Amino acid sequence: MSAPLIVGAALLDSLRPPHRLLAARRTRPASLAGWWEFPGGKVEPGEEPEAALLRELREELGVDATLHDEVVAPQASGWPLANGASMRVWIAHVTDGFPLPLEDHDLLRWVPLSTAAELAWIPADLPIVEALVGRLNGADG
Ligand SMILES: Nc1nc2c([nH]c(=O)n2[C@H]2C[C@H](O)[C@@H](COP(=O)(O)OP(=O)(O)OP(=O)(O)O)O2)c(=O)[nH]1
Repeated sequence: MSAPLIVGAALLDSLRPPHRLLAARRTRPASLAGWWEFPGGKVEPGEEPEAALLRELREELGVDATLHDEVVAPQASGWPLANGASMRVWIAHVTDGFPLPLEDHDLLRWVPLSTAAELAWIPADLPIVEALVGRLNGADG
C-alpha cells in the first residue's frame, strides 16, 4: 500500500495583505490531540487532491473555500509527515460560511502570521508554517 497523501489548507483571513492564519486543534488520535494543524485530511482513492481538500474543509469546518497557490514542498510528494505520509498544502480563503470546529477539532484560532510559528503545531507542520510565513513576507501573497 502506498503512503497516504494528506492535503491541508493554509486559510488566510485576507489575501491583500494577509494577517492571520487559521489553525485547528486536533482531538484525535490521542497522540495528536491538543496539537495544532492545518485543516484537511486524507485524499480518498480516485479523488483529486484539490477536490479532497475542498471536501475536508466542508466536512470539518462547514465552509466553502477557494484554493490559491500551493506552499511548495521540498519533495515532489509533498511535505514529509510522521509515519511516511506526505502532505500538500494550499493557500486558501473562505468564500462561504464561518469556520466552526465541526469534526476532528475542538478549537480554531486565527493566529497572527507574525507569531504563528510559536503555536504548538504538530512538529511536521512547523517547517510548512515557516515556509508559508516566509513566502508571505517576501511577496504580496
Ligand atoms: N489534516 C492534517 N493532518 C495532519 C497535519 N499534519 C500531520 O502530521 N497530519 C497527519 C495527522 C494524521 O495522521 C494525518 C491526517 O489524517 P486525518 O485523520 O486528518 O485524515 P481524515 O480525517 O481524512 O482521516 P480519517 O481518520 O477520517 O480516515 O496526517 C495537518 O496539518 N493537517
